[in-house]
Amino acid sequence: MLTAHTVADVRAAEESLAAGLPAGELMRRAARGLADALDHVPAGEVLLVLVGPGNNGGDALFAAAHLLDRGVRVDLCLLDPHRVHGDGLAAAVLAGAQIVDGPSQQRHCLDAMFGIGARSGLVGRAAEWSEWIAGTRPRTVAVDVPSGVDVDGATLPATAHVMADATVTFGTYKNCLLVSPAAGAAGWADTAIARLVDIGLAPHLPAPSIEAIEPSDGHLLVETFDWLRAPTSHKYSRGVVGIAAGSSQYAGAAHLCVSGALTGMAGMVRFVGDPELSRRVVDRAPEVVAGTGRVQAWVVGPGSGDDAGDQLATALDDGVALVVDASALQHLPDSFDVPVLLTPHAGELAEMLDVRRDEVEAEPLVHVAEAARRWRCTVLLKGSRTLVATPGRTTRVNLTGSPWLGTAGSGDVLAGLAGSLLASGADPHDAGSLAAFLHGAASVRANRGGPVTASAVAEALPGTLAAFHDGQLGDVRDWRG
Ligand SMILES: NC(=O)C1=CN([C@@H]2O[C@H](COP(=O)(O)OP(=O)(O)OC[C@H]3O[C@@H](n4cnc5c(N)ncnc54)[C@H](OP(=O)(O)O)[C@@H]3O)[C@@H](O)[C@H]2O)[C@@H](O)CC1
Ligand SMILES: Nc1ncnc2c1ncn2[C@@H]1O[C@H](COP(=O)(O)OP(=O)(O)O)[C@@H](O)[C@H]1O
Repeated sequence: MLTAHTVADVRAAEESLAAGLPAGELMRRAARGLADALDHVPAGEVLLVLVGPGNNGGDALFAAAHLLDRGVRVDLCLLDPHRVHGDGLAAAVLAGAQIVDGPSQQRHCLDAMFGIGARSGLVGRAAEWSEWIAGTRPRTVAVDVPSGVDVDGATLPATAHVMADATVTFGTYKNCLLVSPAAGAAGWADTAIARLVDIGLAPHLPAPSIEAIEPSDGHLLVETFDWLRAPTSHKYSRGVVGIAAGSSQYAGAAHLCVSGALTGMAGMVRFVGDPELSRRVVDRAPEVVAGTGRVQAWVVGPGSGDDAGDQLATALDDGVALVVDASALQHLPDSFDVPVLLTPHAGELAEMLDVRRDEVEAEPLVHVAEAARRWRCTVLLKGSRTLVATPGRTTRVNLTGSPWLGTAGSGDVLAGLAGSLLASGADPHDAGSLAAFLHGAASVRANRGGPVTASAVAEALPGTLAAFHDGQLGDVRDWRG
């Protein structure tokens, strides 16, 4: 798992680590790692360093000294010449850095104005410099976090903030580097995820504030699904998922939801719907069993019509786990006594919470947690960085996929896949986060760097599952759009 921690936890861990090290050692490690990560700046090129008043500026100044030794030329802009890391400035100037009044034509920039000591929002010269970056577009690397974003809340301020091309962070990820909308300011260049410099912090860190499944986490499958270790497993021990989806208006949703469920882990897929739709589903997918019967989990809502409320009530009567999606989300009871995974997008979550969609998009962490608390269940908020929140569990963010996944019907595939994982033995938190991970990964494998259809995502799921299981998934993030 890739993990992020809050500012308070990072500070406490740094204090504990620093207590056993010579003075200044942590900053030396951070600066060395930062300089190594700036290998795209060639010798002879000018790097503009925007230097803030705290240790974030200090990291950059010591890194600048390393870069000068490598032949890079360095211009320093000091936010406040009276408040600057003294030893760092001395090291950079001794190595040959020039102090300049403000940015001009530099093509490479290091944003070291503020790190985890930042308050959200830039004003004055810091705001002007962030506007220079936005207007001039030098290749900009942020140090630890992009200056001006809300580090723990992962929100963007109404006032200015830096938009970086990439971020180099220290010790552990911070929430703002993984979660939208702040993650967008940390940069999409290269791998889209900030580069992490190991400064020896890990043994001093507590439980994370955010976590993300990684391609190397295939062991989760065996840990989550007991039957994978049992050669004697059969279709009923693998679980049956029931699908109540589609309508005359959205017949395709039934097919797509079923295709997501079929390529998942369940031993059998049941479809419940009107006779004509059931016939068409079975025509396309002969392994589907139509009609009511015993299931281990239900998926209710994708493409459902006016009967979404009745379908949900019927599924709830069954007393098994369920995934509630799309129009069924508007018929939720006050609480559940079965394991439940709700899968809204921002617009649906806004309606559930009676707020505006832009409020959910501005503060997704707050809203997904509020819904999880209110319904005391797992809520998967779909988006470019899908979130999965459950009371008492660490919130997960999904880092696989690409913007091409935002295509009609892909949510129906996701709901079916999540239902099959739920039926097959995962709890809603694992089912939701594994489904989002596999769904995103399948979209990249289906057509890396290009468009995908929801059907193509479903078709890529079995191969994706196998590769994940075998530790062969590789890079399944594609944020170039
Ligand atoms: N601790 C360690 O051992 C290690 C730490 N490391 C590095 O240290 C960084 C944290 O350093 P830091 O604590 O000095 O805070 P930093 O982010 O540089 O700035 C705080 C200053 O900025 C000011 N300020 C903030 N926001 C503002 C705003 N919006 N607009 C205007 N001013 C604003 C704030 O002002 P004040 O609130 O005091 O008024 C304060 O003066 C961390 O991110 C990492 O890079 C690494 O070396 C590894 C070892
Ligand atoms: N910009 C994006 N980047 C990555 N994934 C995205 C993006 N936009 C949407 N998605 C994903 O695409 C899917 C869309 O689901 P949904 O909105 O329910 O669509 P539909 O109702 O058409 O099936 C979700 O899994 C969501 O996380």
